[in-house]
Amino acid sequence: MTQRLRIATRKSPLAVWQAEEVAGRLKALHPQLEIELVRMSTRGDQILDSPLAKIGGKGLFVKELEQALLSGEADIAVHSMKDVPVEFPPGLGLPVVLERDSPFDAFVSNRYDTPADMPVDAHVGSASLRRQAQIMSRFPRFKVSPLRGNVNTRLAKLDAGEFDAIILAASGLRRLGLSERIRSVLDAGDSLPAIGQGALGIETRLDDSRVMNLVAPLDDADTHCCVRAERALNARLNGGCQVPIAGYATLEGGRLRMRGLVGTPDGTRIHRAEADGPLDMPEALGTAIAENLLAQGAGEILAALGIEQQAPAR
Ligand SMILES: NCc1[nH]cc(CCC(=O)O)c1CC(=O)O
Repeated sequence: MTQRLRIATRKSPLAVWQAEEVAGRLKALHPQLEIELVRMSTRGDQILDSPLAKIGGKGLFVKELEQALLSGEADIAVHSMKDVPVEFPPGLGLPVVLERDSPFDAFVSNRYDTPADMPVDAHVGSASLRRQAQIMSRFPRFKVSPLRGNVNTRLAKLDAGEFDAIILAASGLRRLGLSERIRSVLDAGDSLPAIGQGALGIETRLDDSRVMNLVAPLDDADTHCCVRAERALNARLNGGCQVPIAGYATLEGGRLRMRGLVGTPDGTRIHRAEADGPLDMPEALGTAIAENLLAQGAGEILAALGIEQQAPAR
């Protein structure tokens, strides 16, 4: 009997590329598998006129896909890990994290090679409070304005002259064949990435062992471990991708090393923490980074943005 697998995906070109990438890898592993893409629109795709931070709510880009899994309209959902909330609806889980692409942010401009080359009052487009906080902390006189829409829409606004530069994920540009638009890559010191940035994940029904077995070989244990540490930071801070929180873990010499950051959107306050820990306790490392940031006062920044905090553990 031929086996079928339906992949739920958002309709944006980047999301479709990502779903097709997973489909291609599954097809290579299971040549007999018939794979179908189920293209869906999410609330995050529909509401384009207000900043994401204002719309609020986590999982703006994943909820409809999760509903399709629960109703049986699709078997797996492919997500950018950056967009996936730390908690899943009952019955769903994320057993697979694929090998990470570049986790870094890219500086994109038609006139300048780096942020430092721009005039002191340059105009930058980004809807990410995380990117805004970090660039404003280095260049306090820059003006940052919201910029939403899919990657091509954002590039079109740059090309129309609305901004001197914009900041996008390097991985998204590469996936769309737009690497030549990257003027420079912002390293972890200049723009610490979002939790999960550059990694793809596969969400499934936890009780569907047929599907679980089909997708399991796509998991990359190293990336999965790093992303677990990063997501523990978000879990402890009650954050999502719409808040000025950054977290990036790597494997170094058989240990996990992680950096975290919380900042005010205007960049006047930035708290940083860095630590390492054993590979078998990634969540403990992410939680420790979160506690360190809270002890520095990060809770105040998040509370001012409407993100409630539990008291720091003693
Ligand atoms: N918030 C949208 C989004 N979600 C994931 C990516 C990039 C791909 C990735 O992080 O894997 C992007 C675009 C961007 O931030 O420029």
